[in-house]
Order: sequence, then structure tokens, then C-alpha cells
Amino acid sequence: MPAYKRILLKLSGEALMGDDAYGINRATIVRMVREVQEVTALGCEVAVVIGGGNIFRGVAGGAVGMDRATADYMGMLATVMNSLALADTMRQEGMTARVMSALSIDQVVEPYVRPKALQYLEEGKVVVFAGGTGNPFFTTDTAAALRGAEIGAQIMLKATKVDGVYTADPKKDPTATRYATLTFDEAIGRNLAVLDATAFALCRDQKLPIKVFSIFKPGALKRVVLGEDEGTLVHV
Ligand SMILES: Nc1ncnc2c1ncn2[C@@H]1O[C@H](COP(=O)(O)OP(=O)(O)OP(=O)(O)O)[C@@H](O)[C@H]1O
Ligand SMILES: O=c1ccn([C@@H]2O[C@H](COP(=O)(O)O)[C@@H](O)[C@H]2O)c(=O)[nH]1
Repeated sequence: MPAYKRILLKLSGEALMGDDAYGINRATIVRMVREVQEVTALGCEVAVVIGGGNIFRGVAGGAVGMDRATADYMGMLATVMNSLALADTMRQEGMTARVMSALSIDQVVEPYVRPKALQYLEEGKVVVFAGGTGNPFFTTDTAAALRGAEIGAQIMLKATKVDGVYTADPKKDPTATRYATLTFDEAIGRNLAVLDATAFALCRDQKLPIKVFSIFKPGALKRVVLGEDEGTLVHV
């Protein structure tokens, strides 16, 4: 039995590169989709937000010298590309997925309409929310928190490149240690940058817990959904 009826899963865009330098690695996206399929098979309703870090970030090197808002819109378009790739891979794996975008690109993708998203979830379809929040100066972590709250998800799951929340960035500080649990106020107060502060604050205010775990660990998503000990829980 899944521990949650409905989840919002935030997938790392950057992880989609696999061992490549850029873009979408085929084997990696298929592996991610199969992990999602495992939890839909448990009867869990799944909504997904995927980042754009494998293609473009408004604050990264490729955007140097650009107007920030323009660069951010490019980043949001990158998330639309990743979302389309994800939904197409789901289709190939026998799943039914719908992409809904916060940015209006009618020829390419359906617009985000909350009641329609809720209907899809109730029908057992996976909903992929594309285009972030639709606003510059935000991130897909904040989009995940926002959509998670809107759809009444019981938890936001951040599947990322590290296996939890650490006392400092474990990629920069090898002495950092992992928390099993911590509060939103601790995460914000200690400037723990595994999610941005806006996302932490929104989840705190909406009482939407977050689980951070590794996207690279086979079976980790299923273990989280089954309520087993995996990653770090951030709570009120
Ligand atoms: N205190 C911390 N604990 C854990 N990770 C941290 C911490 N501080 C910084 N990080 C870094 O945050 C990263 C995860 O956040 P980020 O949103 O950038 O990645 P992502 O999940 O790949 O997102 P995207 O979808 O944008 O590509 C980790 O890879 C880790 O290096
Ligand atoms: O609501 C949003 C979401 C994202 N962006 C821009 O897209 C890129 C990619 O998203 P990541 O969360 O970093 O994967 C981000 O760097 C922003 O430039 C945005 O503007 N608004």
C-alpha cells in the first residue's frame, strides 16, 4: 500500500543528461520513467515537475550578459522540452501522461487548467506540469511547491543528485552530514540550498512536507512512496 494517495514529484533536469555533457540521455530518461511507473502501479496518483538544468538556466553561464527575464523564459521553455520528452517516453513505456504548460504554446502543449489537471489525476493519468510557474525569477522547485499545493498533494518528492539534505552542499564540503529529518525553519535559517528558499517557504506555509532523495538510487522512489526510510524529510 502506498503511504500517499497523491504525490508531486520534482525530477532533476540536470540528472537527465546522464553521463552526457548536455541534453537528454535516452537510457536515463527511460530509467526515470520506469521508476515512476512502479509507483503508479501501486495506485498512487502522480504529478511531475521536471527542471531544465540539462538545457538552460536563467542564472547559468550560457545566460551571461542576457536580460535576466529573457533568460528565465528560455529556462522555462527548456522545461517544456523536458516535459514533452518525459511524457513521450511514458507513452512508449505504456503509460498515459498529459503535459500542461504554465506558458501558452497552444500548438505544442495543453495549457495548465487546474480542474482539468485534477480530472486527469483522478483518471490515473500522470500529469507533467511544464513551463515552471510561468514567471521569471522563480525555479521549478517553486513550481513544484505551487502545483503540489494546488492539487492537494500529500507530499512533494524532490528526486535529485544527492541522497538527502546535508548540513552543507555535499558536492563542495565532504565533511557535510545528512539529516534524517529537519524543519522548514531549520532549512531556511541555515540557508540549505538543496531547494530555493521560496519553495521551502511555500511548502512550510501550505504544510506540504518535502522528501529529498537520490534520483540515481534504483528503487528509491518506490521506497519513499511506500513510506520506508529513505532520504530526508523536511516538515513543519
Ligand atoms: N545543504 C545541502 N544538502 C544537499 N544538497 C545541497 C545542499 N546545498 C546545496 N546542495 C546542492 O543542491 C543540488 C540540488 O539542487 P538543484 O535544484 O540545483 O538540482 P536539481 O535537482 O538537479 O535541479 P534542476 O531540476 O534544476 O536541474 C544538489 O545537487 C546539491 O549539490
Ligand atoms: O517558474 C520558473 C521556473 C523556471 N524558470 C527558469 O527556468 C530555469 C530552469 O529551471 P530549474 O528550476 O533551474 O531547473 C531556471 O533556471 C529559470 O531560469 C523560471 O524563470 N521560472
